[in-house]
Amino acid sequence: MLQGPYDVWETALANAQGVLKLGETLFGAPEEVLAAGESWRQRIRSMPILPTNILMGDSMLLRRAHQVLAFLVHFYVHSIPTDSATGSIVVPRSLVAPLMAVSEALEIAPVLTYSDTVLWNWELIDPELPATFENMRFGRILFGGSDAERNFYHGSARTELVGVEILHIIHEYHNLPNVSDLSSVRKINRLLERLAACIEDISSSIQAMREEVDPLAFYWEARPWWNGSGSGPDAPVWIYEGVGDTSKLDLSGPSAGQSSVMHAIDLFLDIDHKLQQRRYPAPSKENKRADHGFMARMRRYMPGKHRKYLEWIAKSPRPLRSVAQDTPVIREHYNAAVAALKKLRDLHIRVACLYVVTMSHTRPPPSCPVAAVLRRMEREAARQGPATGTGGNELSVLLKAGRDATTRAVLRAN
Ligand code: HEM
Repeated sequence: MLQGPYDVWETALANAQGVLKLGETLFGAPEEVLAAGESWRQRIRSMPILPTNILMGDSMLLRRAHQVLAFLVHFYVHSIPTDSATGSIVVPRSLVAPLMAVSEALEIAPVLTYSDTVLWNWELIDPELPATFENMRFGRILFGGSDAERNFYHGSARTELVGVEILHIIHEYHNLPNVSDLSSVRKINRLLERLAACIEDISSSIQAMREEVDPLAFYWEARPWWNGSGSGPDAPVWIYEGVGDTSKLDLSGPSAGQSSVMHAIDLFLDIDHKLQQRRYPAPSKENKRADHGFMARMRRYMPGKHRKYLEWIAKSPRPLRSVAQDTPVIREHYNAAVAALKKLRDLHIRVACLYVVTMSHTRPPPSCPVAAVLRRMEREAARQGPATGTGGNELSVLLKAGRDATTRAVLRAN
């Protein structure tokens, strides 16, 4: 927790969940609910602009400041009753100025990110015991606080912990004395078997989320809080008060596409999301019209240190795929790891389509106020075009392009 002058941020956050509701559910809400929300937002607007120099140099404080401020920004924007939200929403300077400063220090986007909702969003159940998955409580900060929201963070974190083993694998590979003698080749094959097992573990985790995260609550109650600026054709654009040109900022909100673990696997196996290599089978028409910059853009939502690690893998002096290409006994193990990743992406497409595309054709759950339900359904019905993901990309085209780019990494005999 931040202390001293920053208590004012922590207090605003502590009050937010009890007071604020999603703006799109507020149509026809009682006057006192609307007034309580407006009074919370008024207090945010009149907060002092706090200097951040005391936080600089302490990465734990910087992370907490980013997390608290980014949650406050999303609480602020998404609690505004939809009827009063016009084409743009001004995010007040009291949040923007310190958020910009801490984001610059962490080299991360000035908006809610996967780091805020998952990587940094836990606490120890028993502080005396070590940080094992069993001793960690996820979803320390929540928006609506539904089980779907908490379990989504929890399930995503489970996949991140598999990342520890993946980091070891990448490290061990780069520490091998060479990639050609028999002993090293055997080790590479064992590393690739371990990598395939890790990827299967991530698949099992995603599969388990099907049981743990209720799709209706995910779509209607949790996901709207995560939306960033201009997240759909009729969604308002955010203006960061005091920042010259907000449209130049990365403000699309959190996505598991920002998971450094998934990017590390992709880079280690050399998955060509940007379609820069000539590989087989050639990209389909749909693949070609996907957003090829998505994964690269998502890296800007990671802390700078994660991004630098990924850049290091990308510049590996011994690129694994080339090594496998040149060494037939490694090729089969490399292909098995790629096949596991392709399977993961197949499963992920099914899950993401169920949670987003299918749910976009459903009615909100009974917990939503009736009037608000009708309003939102009218809007959904009026909306044209396919379901979109973070930043407004066309969801199924994007995810299938990622899956097909994975398939194209498979090596064939020379
Ligand atoms: C209920 C579970 C999940 C749902 C509904 C879901 C949904 C989505 C959606 C809608 C996208 C499109 C981009 C966006 O909107 O941000 C996406 C992308 C992505 N998600 Fe998930 N996701 C889930 C779980 C996970 C987990 C646990 C991971 C692993 C950390 C993950 C990794 C990714 C990655 C890496 C992308 C970028 C596209 C790709 O690599 O294929 N997702 N997800």
